[in-house]
Amino acid sequence: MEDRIISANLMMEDQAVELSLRPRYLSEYIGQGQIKENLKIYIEAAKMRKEALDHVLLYGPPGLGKTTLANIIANELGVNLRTTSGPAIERPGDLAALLTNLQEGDVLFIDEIHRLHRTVEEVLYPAMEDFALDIMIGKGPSARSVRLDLPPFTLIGATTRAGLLSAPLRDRFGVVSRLEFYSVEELSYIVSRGADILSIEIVGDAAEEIALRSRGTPRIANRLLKRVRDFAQVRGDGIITQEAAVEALRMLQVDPRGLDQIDHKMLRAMITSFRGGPVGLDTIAATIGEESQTIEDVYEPYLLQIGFLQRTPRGRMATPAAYHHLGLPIPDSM
Ligand SMILES: Nc1ncnc2c1ncn2[C@@H]1O[C@H](COP(=O)(O)OP(=O)(O)OP(=O)(O)O)[C@@H](O)[C@H]1O
Repeated sequence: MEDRIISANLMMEDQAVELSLRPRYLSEYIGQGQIKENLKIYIEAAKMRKEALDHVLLYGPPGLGKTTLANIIANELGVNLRTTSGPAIERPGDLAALLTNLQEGDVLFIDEIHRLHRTVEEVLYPAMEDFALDIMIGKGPSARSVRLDLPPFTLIGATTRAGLLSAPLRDRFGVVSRLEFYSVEELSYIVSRGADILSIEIVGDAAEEIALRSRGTPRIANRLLKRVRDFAQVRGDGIITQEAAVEALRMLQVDPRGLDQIDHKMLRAMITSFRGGPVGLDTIAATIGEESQTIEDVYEPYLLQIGFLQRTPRGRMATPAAYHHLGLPIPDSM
Protein backbone atom coordinates (compact mmCIF):
# COMPACT_ATOMS: atom_id res chain seq x y z
CA MET A 1 0.00 0.00 0.00
CA GLU A 2 1.37 3.40 -0.99
CA ASP A 3 2.03 5.87 1.83
CA ARG A 4 -0.95 8.09 2.44
CA ILE A 5 -0.27 11.74 3.05
CA ILE A 6 -2.69 11.69 5.97
CA SER A 7 -1.00 8.69 7.60
CA ALA A 8 0.01 9.31 11.21
CA ASN A 9 2.91 6.87 10.81
CA LEU A 10 6.41 8.24 10.44
CA MET A 11 7.55 8.54 6.80
CA MET A 12 11.03 9.10 5.40
CA GLU A 13 10.09 12.62 4.31
CA ASP A 14 9.16 13.59 7.88
CA GLN A 15 12.42 12.77 9.56
CA ALA A 16 14.53 15.87 8.98
CA VAL A 17 11.66 18.25 9.64
CA GLU A 18 10.57 16.41 12.78
CA LEU A 19 14.02 16.73 14.28
CA SER A 20 14.04 20.48 13.84
CA LEU A 21 10.45 20.91 15.00
CA ARG A 22 10.54 18.63 18.01
CA PRO A 23 9.89 20.62 21.20
CA ARG A 24 12.65 20.12 23.78
CA TYR A 25 11.01 21.25 26.99
CA LEU A 26 7.57 20.88 28.54
CA SER A 27 6.96 24.62 28.11
CA GLU A 28 7.27 24.20 24.31
CA TYR A 29 5.06 21.13 24.19
CA ILE A 30 1.64 22.24 23.04
CA GLY A 31 -1.60 20.70 24.34
CA GLN A 32 -2.00 17.52 26.45
CA GLY A 33 -2.54 19.89 29.40
CA GLN A 34 -3.37 17.31 32.05
CA ILE A 35 -0.43 15.04 31.20
CA LYS A 36 1.95 17.99 31.20
CA GLU A 37 0.71 19.26 34.56
CA ASN A 38 1.08 15.85 36.19
CA LEU A 39 4.50 15.23 34.67
CA LYS A 40 5.74 18.62 35.82
CA ILE A 41 4.95 17.67 39.42
CA TYR A 42 6.38 14.15 39.20
CA ILE A 43 9.57 15.43 37.56
CA GLU A 44 9.99 18.17 40.13
CA ALA A 45 9.41 15.72 42.99
CA ALA A 46 11.86 13.17 41.59
CA LYS A 47 14.50 15.89 41.22
CA MET A 48 13.94 17.13 44.79
CA ARG A 49 14.27 13.62 46.18
CA LYS A 50 17.17 12.86 43.84
CA GLU A 51 15.39 9.69 42.80
CA ALA A 52 14.59 8.20 39.41
CA LEU A 53 11.19 9.20 38.07
CA ASP A 54 8.50 6.50 38.27
CA HIS A 55 8.12 4.35 35.14
CA VAL A 56 5.84 6.04 32.60
CA LEU A 57 3.53 4.40 30.04
CA LEU A 58 2.37 6.64 27.18
CA TYR A 59 -0.35 5.34 24.92
CA GLY A 60 -2.47 6.64 22.09
CA PRO A 61 -2.58 6.76 18.28
CA PRO A 62 0.69 7.34 16.37
CA GLY A 63 2.08 10.81 15.74
CA LEU A 64 0.62 12.46 18.85
CA GLY A 65 3.99 13.06 20.48
CA LYS A 66 4.97 10.06 22.60
CA THR A 67 8.60 10.01 21.44
CA THR A 68 8.74 13.78 21.80
CA LEU A 69 7.45 13.56 25.35
CA ALA A 70 10.01 10.88 26.27
CA ASN A 71 12.79 13.17 25.00
CA ILE A 72 11.36 16.08 26.97
CA ILE A 73 11.14 14.06 30.19
CA ALA A 74 14.82 13.10 29.93
CA ASN A 75 15.73 16.72 29.15
CA GLU A 76 13.76 18.10 32.07
CA LEU A 77 15.33 15.52 34.38
CA GLY A 78 18.76 16.35 33.00
CA VAL A 79 19.56 12.69 32.28
CA ASN A 80 20.49 10.59 29.25
CA LEU A 81 17.84 9.00 27.06
CA ARG A 82 18.38 5.60 25.49
CA THR A 83 15.91 4.75 22.77
CA THR A 84 14.88 1.36 21.47
CA SER A 85 11.73 -0.45 20.42
CA GLY A 86 9.93 -3.66 21.27
CA PRO A 87 10.73 -5.52 18.03
CA ALA A 88 14.38 -4.37 18.10
CA ILE A 89 15.10 -6.27 21.32
CA GLU A 90 15.33 -9.83 20.09
CA ARG A 91 16.82 -11.69 23.04
CA PRO A 92 16.85 -11.22 26.83
CA GLY A 93 20.61 -10.58 26.54
CA ASP A 94 19.95 -7.54 24.30
CA LEU A 95 17.82 -5.97 27.00
CA ALA A 96 20.32 -6.91 29.72
CA ALA A 97 23.04 -5.11 27.74
CA LEU A 98 20.89 -1.98 27.48
CA LEU A 99 20.04 -2.04 31.17
CA THR A 100 23.58 -2.54 32.42
CA ASN A 101 24.76 0.41 30.33
CA LEU A 102 22.36 2.85 32.00
CA GLN A 103 23.60 5.45 34.43
CA GLU A 104 21.75 6.40 37.58
CA GLY A 105 18.48 8.21 36.81
CA ASP A 106 18.67 7.62 33.02
CA VAL A 107 15.57 7.15 30.92
CA LEU A 108 15.16 4.03 28.78
CA PHE A 109 12.52 4.60 26.11
CA ILE A 110 10.93 1.52 24.54
CA ASP A 111 8.64 2.36 21.63
CA GLU A 112 6.04 -0.22 20.58
CA ILE A 113 6.50 -1.86 23.94
CA HIS A 114 3.53 -4.17 23.28
CA ARG A 115 5.73 -5.98 20.75
CA LEU A 116 8.34 -7.17 23.26
CA HIS A 117 9.02 -10.90 23.22
CA ARG A 118 7.65 -12.68 26.25
CA THR A 119 11.12 -13.85 27.34
CA VAL A 120 12.45 -10.29 27.11
CA GLU A 121 9.48 -8.96 29.02
CA GLU A 122 10.28 -11.27 31.91
CA VAL A 123 13.71 -9.66 32.27
CA LEU A 124 11.97 -6.33 32.56
CA TYR A 125 9.82 -7.22 35.59
CA PRO A 126 12.59 -7.39 38.26
CA ALA A 127 14.42 -4.56 36.48
CA MET A 128 11.42 -2.27 36.82
CA GLU A 129 10.40 -3.40 40.29
CA ASP A 130 13.69 -3.91 42.13
CA PHE A 131 16.28 -2.46 39.73
CA ALA A 132 17.73 -5.92 39.48
CA LEU A 133 18.72 -8.32 36.74
CA ASP A 134 18.36 -12.07 37.25
CA ILE A 135 20.89 -13.97 35.20
CA MET A 136 20.98 -17.74 34.77
CA ILE A 137 24.43 -19.22 34.97
CA GLY A 138 25.12 -22.71 33.65
CA LYS A 139 22.73 -25.27 32.26
CA GLY A 140 20.83 -28.28 33.51
CA PRO A 141 20.81 -29.32 37.20
CA SER A 142 23.77 -27.12 38.14
CA ALA A 143 22.16 -23.96 36.69
CA ARG A 144 21.61 -21.19 39.18
CA SER A 145 20.32 -17.67 39.09
CA VAL A 146 22.46 -14.69 40.08
CA ARG A 147 21.00 -11.29 40.86
CA LEU A 148 22.79 -8.17 39.59
CA ASP A 149 21.96 -4.69 40.85
CA LEU A 150 21.06 -2.06 38.29
CA PRO A 151 21.22 1.69 38.76
CA PRO A 152 17.78 3.20 39.45
CA PHE A 153 16.33 4.25 36.08
CA THR A 154 13.06 5.28 34.49
CA LEU A 155 11.42 3.17 31.83
CA ILE A 156 9.16 5.04 29.42
CA GLY A 157 7.06 2.72 27.32
CA ALA A 158 5.02 3.84 24.33
CA THR A 159 2.26 1.92 22.60
CA THR A 160 -0.63 2.62 20.29
CA ARG A 161 -2.87 0.43 22.39
CA ALA A 162 -2.47 -0.16 26.11
CA GLY A 163 -4.90 -3.07 25.81
CA LEU A 164 -2.23 -5.09 24.02
CA LEU A 165 0.11 -4.98 27.02
CA SER A 166 0.22 -7.92 29.39
CA ALA A 167 -1.24 -7.15 32.81
CA PRO A 168 2.01 -7.76 34.77
CA LEU A 169 3.85 -5.28 32.56
CA ARG A 170 1.11 -2.65 32.67
CA ASP A 171 0.92 -2.90 36.46
CA ARG A 172 4.58 -2.00 36.84
CA PHE A 173 4.13 1.51 35.46
CA GLY A 174 3.54 4.15 38.14
CA VAL A 175 2.34 6.74 35.64
CA VAL A 176 -0.02 5.76 32.84
CA SER A 177 -1.02 8.54 30.43
CA ARG A 178 -3.23 8.47 27.40
CA LEU A 179 -2.42 11.05 24.73
CA GLU A 180 -5.46 12.69 23.18
CA PHE A 181 -6.01 14.04 19.67
CA TYR A 182 -5.16 17.76 19.48
CA SER A 183 -7.77 20.48 19.03
CA VAL A 184 -7.79 22.63 15.87
CA GLU A 185 -6.60 25.56 17.97
CA GLU A 186 -3.62 23.60 19.30
CA LEU A 187 -2.75 22.32 15.83
CA SER A 188 -2.98 25.84 14.39
CA TYR A 189 -0.44 26.86 16.97
CA ILE A 190 1.78 23.90 16.10
CA VAL A 191 1.57 24.82 12.38
CA SER A 192 2.43 28.48 13.11
CA ARG A 193 5.31 27.45 15.36
CA GLY A 194 6.60 25.07 12.67
CA ALA A 195 6.33 27.79 10.02
CA ASP A 196 8.29 30.11 12.27
CA ILE A 197 11.11 27.62 12.79
CA LEU A 198 11.28 26.72 9.10
CA SER A 199 11.04 30.44 8.06
CA ILE A 200 7.82 29.92 6.13
CA GLU A 201 5.47 32.86 5.76
CA ILE A 202 1.93 31.84 6.57
CA VAL A 203 -1.22 33.78 7.44
CA GLY A 204 -3.31 32.77 10.45
CA ASP A 205 -6.29 31.51 8.45
CA ALA A 206 -4.03 29.25 6.42
CA ALA A 207 -2.57 27.71 9.57
CA GLU A 208 -6.11 26.94 10.71
CA GLU A 209 -6.97 25.49 7.30
CA ILE A 210 -4.05 23.06 7.62
CA ALA A 211 -4.92 22.33 11.25
CA LEU A 212 -8.51 21.42 10.33
CA ARG A 213 -7.24 18.76 7.96
CA SER A 214 -4.52 17.29 10.17
CA ARG A 215 -6.63 14.63 11.88
CA GLY A 216 -5.82 15.90 15.36
CA THR A 217 -2.20 14.84 14.80
CA PRO A 218 0.92 17.08 14.98
CA ARG A 219 2.93 14.79 12.69
CA ILE A 220 0.34 15.21 9.92
CA ALA A 221 0.12 18.97 10.56
CA ASN A 222 3.88 19.34 10.07
CA ARG A 223 3.82 17.19 6.92
CA LEU A 224 0.93 19.12 5.37
CA LEU A 225 2.66 22.41 6.18
CA LYS A 226 5.73 21.26 4.29
CA ARG A 227 3.75 20.07 1.27
CA VAL A 228 1.64 23.25 1.15
CA ARG A 229 4.83 25.31 1.26
CA ASP A 230 6.04 23.52 -1.90
CA PHE A 231 2.83 24.47 -3.68
CA ALA A 232 3.02 28.07 -2.50
CA GLN A 233 6.60 28.30 -3.70
CA VAL A 234 6.01 26.82 -7.13
CA ARG A 235 2.61 28.35 -7.80
CA GLY A 236 2.89 31.69 -6.03
CA ASP A 237 5.29 33.89 -4.16
CA GLY A 238 6.01 31.44 -1.35
CA ILE A 239 3.61 33.00 1.12
CA ILE A 240 0.97 30.56 2.35
CA THR A 241 -2.34 32.39 2.17
CA GLN A 242 -5.62 30.70 2.95
CA GLU A 243 -6.42 30.39 -0.78
CA ALA A 244 -3.03 28.83 -1.43
CA ALA A 245 -3.55 26.36 1.41
CA VAL A 246 -7.04 25.39 0.22
CA GLU A 247 -5.84 24.93 -3.35
CA ALA A 248 -2.78 22.91 -2.32
CA LEU A 249 -4.80 20.64 -0.03
CA ARG A 250 -7.37 20.14 -2.77
CA MET A 251 -4.62 19.01 -5.11
CA LEU A 252 -3.22 16.75 -2.40
CA GLN A 253 -6.72 15.28 -2.14
CA VAL A 254 -7.08 15.97 1.55
CA ASP A 255 -10.66 17.04 2.21
CA PRO A 256 -11.80 19.72 4.72
CA ARG A 257 -11.97 17.16 7.56
CA GLY A 258 -8.62 15.55 6.72
CA LEU A 259 -10.04 12.54 4.86
CA ASP A 260 -8.32 11.22 1.75
CA GLN A 261 -9.55 9.17 -1.21
CA ILE A 262 -9.09 5.92 0.68
CA ASP A 263 -11.19 7.08 3.64
CA HIS A 264 -13.85 8.07 1.11
CA LYS A 265 -13.63 4.71 -0.61
CA MET A 266 -13.92 2.89 2.68
CA LEU A 267 -16.91 4.86 3.96
CA ARG A 268 -18.62 4.70 0.57
CA ALA A 269 -18.12 0.94 0.40
CA MET A 270 -19.54 0.53 3.89
CA ILE A 271 -22.56 2.62 2.98
CA THR A 272 -23.28 1.35 -0.52
CA SER A 273 -22.25 -2.31 -0.27
CA PHE A 274 -23.06 -2.99 3.37
CA ARG A 275 -25.90 -0.54 4.05
CA GLY A 276 -23.74 1.35 6.50
CA GLY A 277 -22.74 -1.77 8.47
CA PRO A 278 -22.10 -3.35 10.85
CA VAL A 279 -19.26 -4.72 8.77
CA GLY A 280 -16.20 -6.61 10.01
CA LEU A 281 -12.78 -4.99 10.07
CA ASP A 282 -11.27 -7.68 7.82
CA THR A 283 -13.94 -7.11 5.20
CA ILE A 284 -13.26 -3.38 5.26
CA ALA A 285 -9.54 -4.06 5.00
CA ALA A 286 -10.04 -6.30 1.96
CA THR A 287 -12.24 -3.69 0.31
CA ILE A 288 -9.62 -0.94 0.46
CA GLY A 289 -6.47 -3.07 0.34
CA GLU A 290 -5.10 -2.08 3.76
CA GLU A 291 -4.11 -4.32 6.64
CA SER A 292 -6.74 -4.65 9.38
CA GLN A 293 -4.14 -3.79 11.99
CA THR A 294 -3.18 -0.57 10.20
CA ILE A 295 -6.79 0.50 9.89
CA GLU A 296 -7.39 -0.21 13.55
CA ASP A 297 -4.26 1.54 14.85
CA VAL A 298 -3.69 4.35 12.38
CA TYR A 299 -6.80 5.36 10.42
CA GLU A 300 -9.83 4.36 12.41
CA PRO A 301 -9.12 6.19 15.72
CA TYR A 302 -9.59 9.58 14.05
CA LEU A 303 -12.78 8.51 12.23
CA LEU A 304 -14.15 7.30 15.56
CA GLN A 305 -13.08 10.52 17.24
CA ILE A 306 -14.94 12.76 14.75
CA GLY A 307 -17.97 10.48 14.93
CA PHE A 308 -17.90 9.13 11.35
CA LEU A 309 -17.52 5.54 12.50
CA GLN A 310 -18.90 3.57 15.37
CA ARG A 311 -17.58 0.31 16.78
CA THR A 312 -20.14 -2.31 17.65
CA PRO A 313 -19.65 -5.92 18.74
CA ARG A 314 -20.70 -7.00 15.23
CA GLY A 315 -18.36 -4.65 13.36
CA ARG A 316 -17.99 -1.05 12.25
CA MET A 317 -20.90 1.19 11.31
CA ALA A 318 -20.94 4.43 9.32
CA THR A 319 -22.80 7.17 11.20
CA PRO A 320 -25.24 9.77 9.82
CA ALA A 321 -22.37 12.30 10.06
CA ALA A 322 -20.41 10.17 7.57
CA TYR A 323 -23.37 10.01 5.16
CA HIS A 324 -23.72 13.77 5.48
CA HIS A 325 -20.02 14.39 4.84
CA LEU A 326 -20.10 12.28 1.67
CA GLY A 327 -23.32 13.96 0.53
CA LEU A 328 -25.26 10.69 0.60
CA PRO A 329 -28.92 10.48 1.67
CA ILE A 330 -29.35 9.28 5.25
CA PRO A 331 -31.69 6.26 5.33
CA ASP A 332 -34.94 6.59 7.34
CA SER A 333 -33.90 3.67 9.54
CA MET A 334 -31.02 5.67 11.07
N1 LIG B 1 2.78 18.70 21.69
C1 LIG B 1 3.47 18.97 20.59
N2 LIG B 1 3.77 20.23 20.29
C2 LIG B 1 4.44 20.52 19.16
N3 LIG B 1 4.85 19.60 18.25
C3 LIG B 1 4.59 18.33 18.51
C4 LIG B 1 3.89 17.94 19.69
N4 LIG B 1 3.77 16.61 19.69
C5 LIG B 1 4.35 16.18 18.57
N5 LIG B 1 4.84 17.20 17.85
C6 LIG B 1 5.48 17.10 16.54
O1 LIG B 1 5.05 15.91 15.91
C7 LIG B 1 6.14 15.09 15.56
C8 LIG B 1 5.74 13.64 15.86
O2 LIG B 1 5.74 13.39 17.22
P1 LIG B 1 6.35 12.03 17.85
O3 LIG B 1 7.41 11.48 16.97
O4 LIG B 1 6.69 12.35 19.24
O5 LIG B 1 5.07 11.11 17.77
P2 LIG B 1 4.79 9.71 18.43
O6 LIG B 1 3.50 9.78 19.14
O7 LIG B 1 5.98 9.25 19.16
O8 LIG B 1 4.55 8.85 17.19
P3 LIG B 1 5.21 7.47 16.83
O9 LIG B 1 4.98 6.63 18.03
O10 LIG B 1 4.44 7.09 15.62
O11 LIG B 1 6.66 7.80 16.58
C9 LIG B 1 7.31 15.60 16.41
O12 LIG B 1 8.53 15.52 15.76
C10 LIG B 1 6.98 17.06 16.62
O13 LIG B 1 7.51 17.84 15.59
